[in-house]
Formats: sequence, structure tokens, C-alpha cells
Amino acid sequence: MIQARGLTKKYGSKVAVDHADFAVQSGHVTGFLGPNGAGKSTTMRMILGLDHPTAGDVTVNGKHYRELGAPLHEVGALLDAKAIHGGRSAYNHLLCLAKSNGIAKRRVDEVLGLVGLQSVAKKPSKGFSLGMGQRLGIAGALLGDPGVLMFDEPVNGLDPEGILWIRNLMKQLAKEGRTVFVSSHLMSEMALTADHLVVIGRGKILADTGMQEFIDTNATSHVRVRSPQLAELGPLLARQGWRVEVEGDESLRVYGPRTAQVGDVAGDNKIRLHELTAVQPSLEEAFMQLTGDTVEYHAGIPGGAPAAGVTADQVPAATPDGSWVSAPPPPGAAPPPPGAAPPPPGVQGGPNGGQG
Ligand SMILES: Nc1ncnc2c1ncn2[C@@H]1O[C@H](COP(=O)(O)OP(=O)(O)OP(=O)(O)O)[C@@H](O)[C@H]1O
Repeated sequence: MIQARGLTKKYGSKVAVDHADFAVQSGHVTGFLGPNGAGKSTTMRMILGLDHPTAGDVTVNGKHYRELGAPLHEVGALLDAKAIHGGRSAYNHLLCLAKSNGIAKRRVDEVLGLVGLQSVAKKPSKGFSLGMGQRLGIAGALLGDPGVLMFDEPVNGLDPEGILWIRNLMKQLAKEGRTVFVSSHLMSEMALTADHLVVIGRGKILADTGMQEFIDTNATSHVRVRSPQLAELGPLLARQGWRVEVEGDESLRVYGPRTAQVGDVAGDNKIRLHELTAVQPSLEEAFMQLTGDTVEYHAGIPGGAPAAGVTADQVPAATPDGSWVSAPPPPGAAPPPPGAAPPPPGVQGGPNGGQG
């Protein structure tokens, strides 16, 4: 288990990690997410004693890293796959690590087999691809058979087969009761691998929660409806008090109702539908929703940021004048009575109106 309490790191006036409290439990794959520069690597470095906290502390199995008697047997880490002496072979690199940590030679062959590098084990690692380097780093992390494993962007540079392999490896390690703490920017991959999340933004812990709970708390499911009569359907749906967003030339996202309710409105008004789907939110949507304000390095989006999940180019393209895009009703508010007037144009925002 990894436990951080009030963990803080300042570089001059820059607060890289700001009073972070979180726990990484054994038996789970815990994803460590955050935008660029959020403080993930700094946190991992402090866990491994490579950086000293300015305040607070972090322990592995109840001890500071420097207090661990046989560190490689307790915690294995892949932080930077390139941090390997390029002239050494994979075998010799691992053998040096093993010898200096009292680990049996046969374990080197074992981990080389585990990561699939036997055939290139005697070649200098400077000729390795990024993916091979990642595998060698993972072999080093596994060498001491530790109960706690940390991986910083482990799928970086791996091909699809490699990504699947590391996903299964991490799940297997957690199943064996180990603590697995992994950072990644690949949300779809994280959604498939982690069951718990620690989310950091500008050095502060924004969430420490289960995967599904995180998604449910930070993003909303919606109904996707596709119709050749969007210009008629949009205002009718908005009149029910539901938030309606344009998703493409022929579809809308409707927040609030069940699919049957959207179908009923369309049917009552003789509007043809080509699709009616309940869409569950993704980890990416939830992550963007939570961390949007904490992103340090923004790329410019012409016309401003769109609502989560709706790309900037889709918003104006398919909206006639945007007047029927409604804001969400206040929680608990009753929908307006049938036949009530639609919201007046412009009152609840323009083409992207009411979307924040
Ligand atoms: N040695 C250092 N000196 C000064 N500032 C640093 C140093 N290391 C990190 N920082 C700053 O601390 C902040 C956190 O950096 P960190 O590398 O921990 O973020 P990260 O979440 O790992 O980012 P990324 O996802 O881009 O790898 C950043 O603003 C970074 O510029």
C-alpha cells in the first residue's frame, strides 16, 4: 500500500504537488491521471525517494522508501524507460540490478521471459525500440518480485499487442494481491485496466475513487437521436426542459430523458428517427469535465472550448441558429407543460448556448 499525507513539493515558487492525500490499495490497479504538468511524475519520484517532499510525507507499506531494507523486493518501478546504460545488454543490465540487490541470477532469465525479451537479451539496449525499452524497464521493476509496482506511462511506445500484454500483466499483478499504481494519458486504455483512480490537477488531488464512481460523478449519460428532421425535433425536445446539443449533421445529444421519452416526443409529432441510443459517458469525458480548469497548457480552439464530448467544428455547423439549444433545468424542476413556448432565441445562449 502507498499512503500520501499532505505531500507537497515546491520547486522555487512552483508548487508541483500541493498537500496531496491519497492511498493506493493492494489488490487493485490504480490509475494516476492528470493533465501535463499536473504533478504525477513528481509524486512518483517522491514515493521512490528520488525527490524529497517540501512538506508532508509518503510511505510504502508503512515506511519511507529510504527505510525499506530491501527496496527492490518491496517496490518495483518503471519511471523512465530510457534511463538505461545503452552499451549494456538487457541481460547484463538486469544482472547488475540483481547482483546489487541480492537477487538470484535465475530471476533475470525469468523476468526476460515474462516480458518477451529473451531473443534480444544479449544485444546492447541502445538498439532497442521504445517499446523494447519499456519491456526492459518493466522487467527491472519485476526483478525483486515486489508487492508494490509503479509504472509511469508504461504503454508509451508499445504496439497493440504490447498494450494488451501490459494491460493483462497489470491486472494479473493486482489479482495476485499486489499494489499497482500506473499513470497514463491514454484514457481508453486506463478505462480498460484500472479499477480505482487518483486524479491530480495543478498538484492537487481532485479525486481518489473507484472507476465507475468517478465516471458517474463527473459525466452525464445522454440519449443520441438521429433524424432527418433535426430542425423540428430540437426545439420540441428543448421545450421539455432537456439540454440538447448538436452532435453532427444529423444527430443530437439529449441530456436528462430516457430513450423512450425522446421516442415519444418524436412519435407524437410524427418525426422520423434513424437512431435512438442511450450513451454511457466515457472516462475521457469525465476526466475532461473534472480537470478542464486545471489544464496548464491549452491548445487554442477557434471559437472557444466546446462542451465536453462535442468537437468545436460540430457545434456551429449543424445548428441553424442555435436558439432551440436549451440550458439544463435546475435540479428537481418540473418540465414545462406541453404547448409552452420554446425558449426565446438567444436567451439561453447562442449556437453553443447553455453549455458552459
Ligand atoms: N526539477 C524541476 N524543477 C522545476 N520545476 C519542475 C521540476 N520538475 C517538475 N517541475 C514542474 O512541476 C510541475 C509538475 O511536473 P510533473 O513532471 O510532475 O508533471 P506530470 O503530471 O508528470 O506531467 P506530464 O504528464 O507532462 O509528464 C510542472 O509544472 C513542472 O514543470
